[in-house]
Amino acid sequence: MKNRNLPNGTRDEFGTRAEIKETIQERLFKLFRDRGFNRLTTPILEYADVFSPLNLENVRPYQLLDEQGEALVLRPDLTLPVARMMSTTGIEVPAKWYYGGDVFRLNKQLSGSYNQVTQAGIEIVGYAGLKGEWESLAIAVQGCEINAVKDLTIELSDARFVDAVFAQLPLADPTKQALKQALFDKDLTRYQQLAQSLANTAYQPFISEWPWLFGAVDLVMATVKTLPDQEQLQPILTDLERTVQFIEAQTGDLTVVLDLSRPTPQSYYTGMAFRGYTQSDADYLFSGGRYDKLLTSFQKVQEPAVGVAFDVDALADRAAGPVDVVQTLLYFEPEQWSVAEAALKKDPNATLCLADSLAEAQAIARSQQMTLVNLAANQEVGA
Ligand SMILES: N[C@@H](Cc1c[nH]c[nH+]1)C(=O)O
Repeated sequence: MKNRNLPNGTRDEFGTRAEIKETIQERLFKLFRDRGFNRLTTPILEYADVFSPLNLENVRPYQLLDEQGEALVLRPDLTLPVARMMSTTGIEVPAKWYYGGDVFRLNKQLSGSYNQVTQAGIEIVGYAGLKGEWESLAIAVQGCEINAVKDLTIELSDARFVDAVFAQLPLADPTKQALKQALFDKDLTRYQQLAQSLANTAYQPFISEWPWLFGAVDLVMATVKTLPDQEQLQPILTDLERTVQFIEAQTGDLTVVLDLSRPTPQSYYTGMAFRGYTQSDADYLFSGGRYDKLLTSFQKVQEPAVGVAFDVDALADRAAGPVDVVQTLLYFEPEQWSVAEAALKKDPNATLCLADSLAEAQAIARSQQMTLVNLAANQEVGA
C-alpha cells in the first residue's frame, strides 16, 4: 500500500515555499504582460509525438495511454506545446506568448532532483532577427532582478557553431561524427585519438583547446580566432559578440560567459542559446534559445521562434523567506460574522479564528504566536 507515499521526485508544497513560488510567478507574469505578451495555457497531457523533437536521452517523460491506446505523456517541456498550438490553430504570426505551469521529467532515481518543476516563460514566434534573442535576454535579466537574484552569470552558446567548425576540418564524415560525440561526451582519450591527424596542422591550437572552450568571452573568442577559416563562423561570432555587448549594457550585477564546447541545452535549438545561473548553486535559473525549425515539424510553413523559460523552483530556492508578520487572530461568535468581516477588512494581517471556543482560540494563538482579538468580548485578550 502506498497511500501515504508520494511518487519519487515529487513533493507537497505548502506555507512559505508555496507562497514564495506564487509571488515569483506573479512578478514574472506581470513583467511578461507589461511587455505585451499574451497568456497561453496548454494541457498537462499531450500526445507523446508532440515531444519527438526532444532528445529523449536527456528527457524521459511519464508515459500513459488514452482510451484508444494512443501514447500520451505528462508534458516534459512547454515550448513544444506552444509550437503545436501555433501550427494547429491558424493563429497569425508574429505572436508573443507567456505561460506558467509544471513540466514533468523522470530523473534518475536518487539523483535528488525533482521530477515536477514549475516553469514560467515566453515564446516569440515570427521574428527571425537578433531582437528576438535580445527581448528574451532582457526579460531573463529583468525577471532575475525583480526576484532579487544576485551575481547572475549568463552563458551563451550557439547550436550552429560546432557544425560550422566541422565543415572546415579536413576529416572524413564518420570521423567527424565520432569526434563530435567524443567532444560532447568529454571523452578526452577518444577525442585525442580521433583528432591525431590534425596534430601538425593549423587546426591544432583550436583542436587542443576545444574541449575546454567555455568561460570568459575574450579567452574563448581568442581561441576561436586561431581557426584558419573564419568565413562561415563570422555570422555566428558577430551575433555572439553583439549579444555580449547587449547583455553587458543591461543594469545589474552580470557576468557573461561563452560555452562553445557542448551541445546546446535543447536538441531543438537552431541558433543562439542562453542559460542563467549563480555561482552558489548548480542549477539554472532560466534557459532559452532560438528554434527556427520547430514549427516545420508540425506544419509546412517554417516560422522563426525564440523564447526563454524560468525555473520557478530554482528562483524560489534562492529567495529570502518572507519577513515574519505577526498575525492577528480574530475570535468571534458565529452570529458576529459580519463584525468579523469588517475587522478583517481593516487589518491586512488578520485572519478569522474558526474555533468554537475561546479556550481553543487562545491555544491556537499561543502555538502559532498570533495576537488574539476577542470580538465576542469586543476586547483584545493577548497572545
Ligand atoms: N523549453 C525550454 C526553454 C525555452 C523556452 N523557449 C525556448 N526555450 C526548456 O525547458 O529548457
